[in-house]
Amino acid sequence: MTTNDRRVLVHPDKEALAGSVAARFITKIIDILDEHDEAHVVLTGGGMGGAVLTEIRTSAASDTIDWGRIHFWWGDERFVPKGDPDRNDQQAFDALLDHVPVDPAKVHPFPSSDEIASLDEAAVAYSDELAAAAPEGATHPRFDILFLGVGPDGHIASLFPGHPEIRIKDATVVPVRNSPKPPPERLSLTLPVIQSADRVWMVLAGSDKASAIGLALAGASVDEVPVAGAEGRRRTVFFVDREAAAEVPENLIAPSY
Ligand SMILES: O=C1O[C@H](COP(=O)(O)O)[C@@H](O)[C@H](O)[C@H]1O
Repeated sequence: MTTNDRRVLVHPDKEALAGSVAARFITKIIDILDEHDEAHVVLTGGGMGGAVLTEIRTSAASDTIDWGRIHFWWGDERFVPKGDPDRNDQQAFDALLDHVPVDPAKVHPFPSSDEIASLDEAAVAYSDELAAAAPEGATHPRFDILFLGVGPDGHIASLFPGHPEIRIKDATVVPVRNSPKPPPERLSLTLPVIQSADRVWMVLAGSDKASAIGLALAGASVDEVPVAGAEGRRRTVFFVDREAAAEVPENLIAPSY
């Protein structure tokens, strides 16, 4: 069912969840590329983010995607050197992007700590890159699908509960210092940019995520539970496994997927 247009789709376990999200991505991106010359997809880090990308790569239907017409962006990044296994982009390269015929000019990783002087400059550089790909008058592209992982504390991208970045509305990208989850220095899209995406797809598994999604759907404040503010313009979906769904009210769970 839906809650403020937010759908909750429950899957038996992590493997079924990753496979289902991958299949939906392939179907949806083909539809989007039927309608538009290019698509813009925002990737996430986290355990399920990588699992979904691996499932996309290993799907037989992966060959049916015109990869060279898709722009890939990231919702957040850890400000560490290029190639560091802590980087969300490295996970995506390993799981998918190094294995499919993407157009390198359309892959947009955040700057790494070894290629730019400071975290602040990195935030400005990524804002500029977003602006360069934006339609006239906009600050960033129209994102067709924006993936998000969700931390046990309810964080999305690198917007953490009680931290000032979750309230920033006048920027597309923020530098994040003192992240409660290591590494401490990060870069993140802001909440208004996340909310401007056509589709926000959250993928979360495990009992440690149950309270975050339960609180978000119960109307917790965005400041305390950032995932409560994660909504897309057209569609907002929580793809979850049974353990993560433990605190979702029964009447909000879609009967099948
Ligand atoms: O630090 C991060 O954490 C979240 C969630 O990660 P998970 O392993 O608990 O699923 C992730 O979405 C985000 O992109 C990342 O930088």
